[in-house]
Amino acid sequence: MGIVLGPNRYGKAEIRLVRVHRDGDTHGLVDFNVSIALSGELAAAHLVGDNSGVLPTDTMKNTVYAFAKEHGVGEPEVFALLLARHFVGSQPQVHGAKVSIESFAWDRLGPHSFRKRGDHIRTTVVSVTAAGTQVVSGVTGLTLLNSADSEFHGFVQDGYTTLPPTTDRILATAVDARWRHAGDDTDWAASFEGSLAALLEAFVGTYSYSLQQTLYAMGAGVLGSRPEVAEVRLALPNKHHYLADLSPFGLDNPNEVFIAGDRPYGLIEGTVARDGAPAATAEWWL
Ligand SMILES: O=c1[nH]c(=O)c2[nH]c(=O)[nH]c2[nH]1
Repeated sequence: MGIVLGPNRYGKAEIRLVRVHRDGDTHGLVDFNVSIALSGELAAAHLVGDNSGVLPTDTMKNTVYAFAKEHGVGEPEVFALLLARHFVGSQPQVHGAKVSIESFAWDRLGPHSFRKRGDHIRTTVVSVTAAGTQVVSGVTGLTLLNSADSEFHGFVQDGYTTLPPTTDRILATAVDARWRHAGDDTDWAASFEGSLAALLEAFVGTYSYSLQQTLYAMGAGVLGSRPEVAEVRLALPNKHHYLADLSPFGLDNPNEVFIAGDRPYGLIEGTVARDGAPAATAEWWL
């Protein structure tokens, strides 16, 4: 039986970039975590130690910082597209580039003072390949909770089922959502803000009989309001809240005191796509 090299890629992971844009006394701040993965005709490095096609990962890191100075840094999608196109365009042996960016938001406190937002992280994954350019935007760690309008009953009962059906529970999750754009040119800031707003509106506005139902509503909400988005994928951990049993203390507990569970947690994952949307040109699930 022969041994063959399978799919491979390489790059620099988690390049931490902070860019200050100086406009007189008023500064702008961009805070990114950039990861790069290149693929192409790179078998010789693995098979015979021939590095003649290997752009060092150190060079990739340097390119990020140099581009940040030369081009400035605005929307993460734009910066990721710039980098991905650069690597594919400048290195003939490189046929594919995947640039992923986590973008950390800082809220302004003053002209040159900022406070890091402890909330969700904005994400971007740009893939430039022979099949095309694909832009995926997203959000991770967006923690949401509904203290009403959530029920869960009517589920399968087998010999191991102990979960009581409920018509009133807490529904909480930390949203990990990605959405694939149909094209590679849009108003990225408006698209992100609009998609985020649609996710929140669906979470708040859906009377939920399961997190699965809420997931679909959130995906459909993005597709319904953002024509530039072709497909939405969501991973929603069910952050269980267990009703505390206060009966030993002679106290009733009409859904007021909960134990916040840690693990295990339910994990609900799904894709919501627009009928007839262009196919993905690169793998992009989480
Ligand atoms: O919204 C839910 N979906 C499930 O599939 C499930 N399973 C479970 O135990 N609790 C829940 N909640």
